[in-house]
Amino acid sequence: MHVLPRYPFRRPPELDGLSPSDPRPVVVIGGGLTGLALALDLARRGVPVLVLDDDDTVGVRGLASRGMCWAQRTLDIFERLGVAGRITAKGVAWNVARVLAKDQPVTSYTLQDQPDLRHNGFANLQQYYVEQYLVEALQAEPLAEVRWLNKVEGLTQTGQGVRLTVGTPDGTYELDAQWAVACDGASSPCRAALGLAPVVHDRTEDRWIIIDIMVPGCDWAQERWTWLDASANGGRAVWRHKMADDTWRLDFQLREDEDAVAAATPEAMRRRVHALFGDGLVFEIAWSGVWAYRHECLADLRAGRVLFAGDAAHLVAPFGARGGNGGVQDADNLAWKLALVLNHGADEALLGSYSTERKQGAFENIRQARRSSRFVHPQGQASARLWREAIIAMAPQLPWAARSINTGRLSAPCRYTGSPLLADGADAAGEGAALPDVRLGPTSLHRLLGPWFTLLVFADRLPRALAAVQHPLLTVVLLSPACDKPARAALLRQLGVGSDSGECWLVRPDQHVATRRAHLQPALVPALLAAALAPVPTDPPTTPAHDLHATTA
Ligand SMILES: O=C(O)CCc1cccc(O)c1
Repeated sequence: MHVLPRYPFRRPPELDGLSPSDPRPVVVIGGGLTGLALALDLARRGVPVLVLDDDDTVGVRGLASRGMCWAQRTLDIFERLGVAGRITAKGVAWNVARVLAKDQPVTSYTLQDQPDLRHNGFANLQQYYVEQYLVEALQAEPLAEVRWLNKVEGLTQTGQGVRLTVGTPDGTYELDAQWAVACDGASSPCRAALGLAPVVHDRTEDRWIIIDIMVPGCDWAQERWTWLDASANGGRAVWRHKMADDTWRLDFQLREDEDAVAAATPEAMRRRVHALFGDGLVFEIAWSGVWAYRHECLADLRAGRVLFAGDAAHLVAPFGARGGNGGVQDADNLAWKLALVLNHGADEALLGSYSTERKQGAFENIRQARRSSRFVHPQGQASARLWREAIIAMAPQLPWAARSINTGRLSAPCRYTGSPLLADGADAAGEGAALPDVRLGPTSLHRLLGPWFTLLVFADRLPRALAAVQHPLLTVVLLSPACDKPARAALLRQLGVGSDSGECWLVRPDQHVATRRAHLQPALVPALLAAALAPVPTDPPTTPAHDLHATTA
């Protein structure tokens, strides 16, 4: 069995009165997936960052691994952060999902079978591996420091920043920061310290037990399987995913009246696994844990000089693997904004757009997970149950019925249509959306992007006036030279634009499209950049939209 790394405690200089006179630019509280991704992004963007973690390892002791299913967008972000290669090499790639109902195969579908894209489908890997790779990447960053066994015990806003009280095995010290980012998980002590509580959008009795099992040499398909109404699980659902190290993630839905403690005993877990796969299966239990269906989000992801990210900001049930992937997208959204505020004179109002955009992402995740949950487990809703029965019965014959089977719509990036950085709203197709990493011969679209904003010009020649546009945060990229015939076709398929169309796209540092124009007057570029940096007031939604037809796709 894999052994988690242990990181040493080093006595912080503050304990010996050697605190720096200036506040630290950013302190990240919590060295989990979101906090580590954020710290790495900040350091690579030139921001000194300190991560405080109350533990001395990744995951949670005992090989805990909640997140494990990394979406294409997340892999694109990890690519930018330099860790995607390790994740895909160790992880298990998959893009087929199969559904059984009452033990019979009903449908299967193939996700994102798009050779045009650099990362395809999903990569499954235990979260502790991803975190370990992020830690190792951070160790190579001169601007980053991770302090293990440093627990934030107090947090107060000081007006110009945040004062933290940090407990360590050697004693307690105080630390000032210009900005603190709380990535301290679903029960976020930082949230509590500021008297904040998330808004609860859904909470039901639906509970599931995760049983991660190691089955050496097992030849089950490298696919996502969902059993609906599985007889081996008392007529309830089960998911199966393959992860690294011959380990399989099994999620079993519990009966409403089931005692979760009794279900988590080794004997009960083994009985469950044997019931589904037969008594002959030889396996070891690597980890187990119970989760409950809960959807929450803070009203504002910014409170003064404290920002919230990952599960501390919003919580979504695992349907569609939207939790961990959402946390990485938070980091991706926040890092460039903090870096521009701290190092490049951007107005701190830019950080308000972090809250609006990522709340939109959280609400989209909640809406999708809610729909899936209602399909998988319609509870008391008679009409939803009838609809589900009909859909399942028709699915083997009717493709539209098969498509309506919703066992979890898998994580996809949010298009920031409600963004205050889109001055005129998302007018043109693609505005607000994440740019996919299209393969362009030996390179790819994302590799051509600059570190901050990029003006992508889809043309053979750069108009002279555009060539003269100079801005310290802007890279102008002429696309055509990077495109042979197949690359031109791929761009058209993926973006709906030809490499010689003359269109100009302004792409943000997080690869989301800020503006798309058929023809761009060079004189407008500074104004477009200014708009992408200065939020205009909008009315953000306060609840995830409710779906009348919750069981449909
Ligand atoms: O396949 C799905 O829809 C969810 C997979 C998943 C993701 C994260 C945790 C977990 O237990 C299952």
